[in-house]
Amino acid sequence: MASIITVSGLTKSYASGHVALKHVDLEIEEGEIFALLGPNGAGKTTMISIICGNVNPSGGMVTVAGHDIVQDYRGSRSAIGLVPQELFTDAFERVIDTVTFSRGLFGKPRNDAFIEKVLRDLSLWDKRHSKILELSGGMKRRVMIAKALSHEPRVLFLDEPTAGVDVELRRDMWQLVRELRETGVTIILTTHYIEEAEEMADRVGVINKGELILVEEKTALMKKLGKKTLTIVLADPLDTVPVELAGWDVTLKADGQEIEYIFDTQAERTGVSSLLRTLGDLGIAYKDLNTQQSSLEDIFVSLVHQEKAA
Ligand SMILES: Nc1ncnc2c1ncn2[C@@H]1O[C@H](COP(=O)(O)OP(=O)(O)OP(=O)(O)O)[C@@H](O)[C@H]1O
Repeated sequence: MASIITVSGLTKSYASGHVALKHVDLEIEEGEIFALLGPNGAGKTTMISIICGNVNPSGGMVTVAGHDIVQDYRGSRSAIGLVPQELFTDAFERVIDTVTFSRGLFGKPRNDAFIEKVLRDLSLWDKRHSKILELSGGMKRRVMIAKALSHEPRVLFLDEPTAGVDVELRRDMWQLVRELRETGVTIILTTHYIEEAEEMADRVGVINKGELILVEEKTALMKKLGKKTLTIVLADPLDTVPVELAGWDVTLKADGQEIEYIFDTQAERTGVSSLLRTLGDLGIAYKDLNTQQSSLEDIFVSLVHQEKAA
């Protein structure tokens, strides 16, 4: 598939001296959903802002739909729709006016049929005459997306589309993004949430401290990330791990009061039920069980280690 965005050797040092991006190379393919995953301050917004022409790069090159973002800013910017992190819009404007106006900002001729399609696709058509301040939070987000799509961009950036949004609204947003992709728009979103990348993305890039440490197909990445820890709280403490448990990756914790087992959630057999059965056979009683997903932080640490080792 052809690339629609090419980022090469991109660096950014802010005036404060802070280096927010370190020599980032990335190709985004036309028609894909790409998730940029990273903790706070990793450099996600900086990267998007540079590609969209809102922040100047310190070095490197970016092209969008064949247009250099510096030499041909207008060409590249007109290929992009941006939904920023902060929701801001003209509270007293009516939905249809604000979306029509956004299209005009890009010098595109008026096209009522297209604006109607965008509003219908986003389930905003019935609300087209409402003032923005009268809408729910979820609808305001949709208006931001409609504005970003109003000039028919080929690429849509969503900067943390579901930050601070409840679970139901998050699912709606995921569905919406998938539907938008069906219309042929390439989508790049930033997120802190692994599950968001898991739900939506075709490929995932992990950024940490300004470095793009990994870019992978989502399915391959989820295999790496799919580790869980099972904690078995014992009725009576153990001194050592019984030899019969040698086949499982277990360790004793909390002065022998807990057994911790790390397993791969994607494996055909996780080993959880056979482990519990074996404990039963050995007469080892337990009073509680809980499982925990590896935290994003753990995953980053382990990815960074893996990168260094490689
Ligand atoms: N205008 C600026 N001047 C100086 N430093 C900045 C500026 N903007 C961002 N930074 C710093 O650059 C780093 C990357 O910030 P950025 O907003 O790109 O991260 P992010 O990955 O989007 O984080 P978040 O998930 O919190 O939005 C941070 O350490 C931030 O403090």
